[in-house]
Amino acid sequence: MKEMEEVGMRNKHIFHGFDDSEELVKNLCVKICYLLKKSLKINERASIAFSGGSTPKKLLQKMSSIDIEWQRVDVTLVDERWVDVDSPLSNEHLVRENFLQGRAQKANFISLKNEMSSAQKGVEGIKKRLQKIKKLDIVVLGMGKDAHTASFFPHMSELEEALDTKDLCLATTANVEPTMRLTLSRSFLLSATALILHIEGWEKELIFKRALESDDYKSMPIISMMQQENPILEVYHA
Ligand SMILES: O=C1O[C@H](COP(=O)(O)O)[C@@H](O)[C@H](O)[C@H]1O
Repeated sequence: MKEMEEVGMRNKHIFHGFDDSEELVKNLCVKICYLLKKSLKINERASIAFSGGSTPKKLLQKMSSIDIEWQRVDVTLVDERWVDVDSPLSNEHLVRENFLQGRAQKANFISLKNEMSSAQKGVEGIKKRLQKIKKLDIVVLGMGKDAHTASFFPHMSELEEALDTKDLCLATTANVEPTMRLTLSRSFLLSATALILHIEGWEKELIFKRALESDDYKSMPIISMMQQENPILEVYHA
């Protein structure tokens, strides 16, 4: 295993580099497991928010077999695409198929989707559900090749609101399909004790390196999660 650590340039981060996806998943799983167990020692419940998209599939599968007290863990998503939860495009679908199986099916999953016809109409109901989580222990972010993270998309009209609001979540509009989104707000994401960014492939590494040297968070919303020291962004890359 090659694990490389480097501490951030202009925007803040800690970088963990791995030779391949398997090594990354193994190490990230150990880290998440350690953090959840640590939280469960001092709190009644622990919490984690996973990302959707294609990258987290293997991580979710590995996490599902971890032996911890899942019945004491609240699990949610960083963001959701406002589509039917049975759709293969749904982030909840990904979590149900790959994580809420085996040992992890005992976890309490908090869905970011309800029966309302739009994310805009559904958002108040989702806020109420999320209030059960007092504070997030772990957030695992992803990043698209357009440098979006969660559902903070480049130049979207709700970007400033997503970055400034004290609300737990909001409806946003992606510039790719499916466009209707529900995302946790920056302030809720930054309430996490551990903030992790999981990215794979050389293209995303290049994009991340560009983000390190830039202040243009409107073009590269990932930057909005790299400007604080607490929690510092820990990047897992293979
Ligand atoms: O749309 C989304 O995309 C990002 C990145 O996904 P990936 O397929 O490039 O891994 C993801 O982090 C986010 O949760 C999701 O809604």
